[in-house]
Parts: sequence; C-alpha cells; structure tokens
Amino acid sequence: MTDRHLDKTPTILRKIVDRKWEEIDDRKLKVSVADLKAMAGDQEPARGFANALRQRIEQQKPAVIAEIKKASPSKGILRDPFEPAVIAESYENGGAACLSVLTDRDFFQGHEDYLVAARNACGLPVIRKDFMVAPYQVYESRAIGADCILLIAACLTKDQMQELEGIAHEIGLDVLVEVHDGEELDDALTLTTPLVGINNRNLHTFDVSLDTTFDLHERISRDRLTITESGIMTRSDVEAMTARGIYGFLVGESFMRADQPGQKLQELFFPEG
Ligand SMILES: O=C(O)c1ccccc1NCC(=O)[C@H](O)[C@H](O)COP(=O)(O)O
Repeated sequence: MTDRHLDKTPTILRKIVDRKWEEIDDRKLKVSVADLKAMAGDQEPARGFANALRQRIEQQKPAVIAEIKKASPSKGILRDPFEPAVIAESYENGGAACLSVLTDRDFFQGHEDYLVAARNACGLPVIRKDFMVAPYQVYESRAIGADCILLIAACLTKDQMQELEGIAHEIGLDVLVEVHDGEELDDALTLTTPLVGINNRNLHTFDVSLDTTFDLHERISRDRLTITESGIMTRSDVEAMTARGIYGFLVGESFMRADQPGQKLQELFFPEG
C-alpha cells in the first residue's frame, strides 16, 4: 500500500481486508478462477445496474438502491429473523431501482446465498456489497449472478481500482466506486464508471454526516451519477438531497429495522403514493 490515503485507512477496514485475503486463499483451494468463469457462463446476462439508476436520476426521480443486510460492525444485528427473498420482493413492490446485498460473512453476517435468493425473488439488478481486493472476487461476483460490484477507495490503491474495474467491465459487471473524502474522490474519478457513491459514515468514528455528500457532490460532473450512502433515515434527509440535485440513494438500516422494508421505502421516497 503506497498511495497516500491508504495510510489513514480506518482500522475496521484494515481488519476486514486482512480477513478477505485469508478468505480468498481458502476459496481458491476449492474453486478455481476457471471454474468461476464457467459458472459465470451459465448465468443470465447482467441486468443493467447503472442504467436502472440513470433512467430515474435523469428524470429527477429518486433512484433507491435498497440494501439487504442482517448486521453491521457499527450497529450489530439489524434484523432477525432475516429473509432475503421476502425483503427483495418487498423492496421491488416499494419502488426500489436496485438491490444491494451484503455477502461478507464475518463482519456483516452476510452470505453469497442471500444474493442468489434475493435476485431470484425479483427482477431488480443487484450489487454485491463486499470488500473487493482481488480479481478472484470479481469473477466470483459474476459467477453468483451479481450485476454490479463495489470498489471502496479507502482500501484500494488507484491502480488496484483500475485493474478491478477493467475486469468487471470486461465480464459485464457495472461498478460503484465509493469515497469518503476528497483524496479518495480524486482517485475514483480516474475510473470510467459513472457511479460514484459518497459514504456519509466516517469509518474511524462511525459518525454519520450528510455534509460529506453535500461537499463532495459539488466536485462530481453531471455525466456521472452521485449516490449518497449511509445515514438516510428521514423524509427531510431525502428532501435535503433532492434539493441539491442528488437523486441516487443507498439505504440499509432504516429499511432493515422496519416491519415492512418496502413499505418504509415507499413512505420515505414516494410519500405521494
Ligand atoms: O456500517 C458499518 O458499520 C460499516 C463498517 C465498515 C465498513 C462499511 C460499513 N457500512 C457499509 C455501508 O456503507 C452501509 O451498509 C450502507 O451505506 C448503508 O448505510 P445505512 O443506510 O446507514 O445502513
């Protein structure tokens, strides 16, 4: 890790990334990249994650990536019992544009099977929400049916991001690149993906500030699509974003804590019905 901003990678991300490398080594012993490529060949074509968002954002309508996650390091268990297929259906009925499914097992209690179940239960494009550090995981994402992957600038060098993006695009996956500050945004903007996520959660303190999005969005040109991530809890949070021309949202916790996640989505984003 030689890039300047990686010196300040939050401890939680370092822990997760260290564990990812062990996980990848274990997985490679069981399933080769050649096997993954063969599995990817059996999948239906990707569903067009970026396009689903673009269509709504260009019409100045909320484009919601609705997240399916059982737990997180900052909040612990969010939902139990946890039924990814039921939640996916409910999100689709509530007006989501796309799904985000946590597949990390050790820190988020996620699983690849949850992505498969959620995607099979609806027609929405799905991002695999995990911590990508190696090409192996990109091939694995397509093999399990994901339509998009997440690249987190806080734990990747610019070169790593460019390499992983190149592989993703080659095999038909969209890419959402996620940033927390201006230095990460500089690196993210060297990628070709239109999807730029601004995460409002400071991973050093776990505090959330929507000002992160307000500040960084100004630097993103209109041919890219800004997605505000984390801490969107109320109707006034949504209105504060749309008032600034931000229509892309990634929301997890407030839906996961609701009895009916899709109904909560509708209340928050489409109150007029
Ligand atoms: O949320 C955490 O504790 C966390 C810790 C380490 C890395 C990532 C983390 N969160 C992932 C996310 O960014 C959120 O799942 C996503 O933006 C949705 O946020 P929210 O609506 O606040 O659940």
